[in-house]
Amino acid sequence: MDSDFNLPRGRVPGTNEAYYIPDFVTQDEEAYLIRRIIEAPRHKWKQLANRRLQTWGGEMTTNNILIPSDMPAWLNQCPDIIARLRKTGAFASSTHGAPNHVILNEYLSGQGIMPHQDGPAYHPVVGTISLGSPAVFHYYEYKQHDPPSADSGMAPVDITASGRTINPVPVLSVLLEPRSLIITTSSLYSHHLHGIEPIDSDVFSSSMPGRAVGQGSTGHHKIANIDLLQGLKEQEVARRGGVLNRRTRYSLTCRDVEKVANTKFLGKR
Ligand SMILES: O=C(O)CCC(=O)C(=O)O
Ligand SMILES: [Fe+2]
Repeated sequence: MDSDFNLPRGRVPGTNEAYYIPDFVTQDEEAYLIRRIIEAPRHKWKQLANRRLQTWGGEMTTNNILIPSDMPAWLNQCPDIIARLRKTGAFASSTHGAPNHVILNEYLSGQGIMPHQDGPAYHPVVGTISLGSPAVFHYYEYKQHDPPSADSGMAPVDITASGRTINPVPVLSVLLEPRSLIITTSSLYSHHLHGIEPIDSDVFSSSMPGRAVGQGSTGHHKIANIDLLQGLKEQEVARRGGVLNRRTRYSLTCRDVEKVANTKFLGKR
C-alpha cells in the first residue's frame, strides 16, 4: 500500500491531539509482519510480568540516549513502515522526521497495559500500529486533588510511582482495529496517560450505543473514533452493542528518540 495518508481526515473527534488511520497496513502485510514477529530470535523477546516485548532500532541508556542498531527489513524495507509513518507528516517536527525506535508488545487475550506515560526520551508523538486483534484503548488524566477519602464509594484509583492519582474514568477512548494506526501527540502524549484493560473481550453497550462498558464502576466510555472505523464487525458492534473478543494482539509503538549516540567511534565500522 502506498497511498498518501491524510492526517487531518483522521483526527479523532473530541481532541486535536490524536489521529486514527484504519488499514494503515494491508491484510497480507499484517500476516507477514506477525510471522516475522513470531519468528524473531528468542533473545529478542523480553518477558515482563504480564506480556512479552521486543525492541527494535537500538537500546536506550539510563540517561535516555539511543545506542542505535539497524532496523529489521520488515520495518524499513518490505513493508517500509518507517517511511510510511514519515509520509503521514506526524513526525515532521521531530528531530529525525520519522521514528527511529519501535517497541513491539505482544498481548495474549486477557492481557493489557496499565495506564502510564511514555516519558521524556522521545519526541512527543507516538504512532501505534495494531496487528491481530481489536482492543479499546483509553487515555487518562491525573486527578487534580488528593485521593478521595476511603468512604467516598468511588471506584479504586490508581496511584503512580510518582504518587500522583489517576482518574479511573478515561478522558478519551478509542477502538483500535487490527491494521490501524493511532497517532498521539502534544499534551495527550506529554500530560496524559494511556492504557489497555486486561480483559478477554471488549463489551459495547446496547442501551447506550457507541459506548464501551468500562471495568469496575468507571461507567460507559464513548468510542471517540466510531465514525472512522472501517471493519464491518467493529462498526456494527460499536454502534449497536455486543462483544469483540480479544485475540493475540501485537502493537508496534513507533517513536523518535531525540538523542542518538554516535556509534561511528565505537568501532562499529
Ligand atoms: O499496545 C499498545 O497499543 C500500547 C503500548 C504502549 O503504550 C507502549 O508501548 O508504551
Ligand atoms: Fe505507552
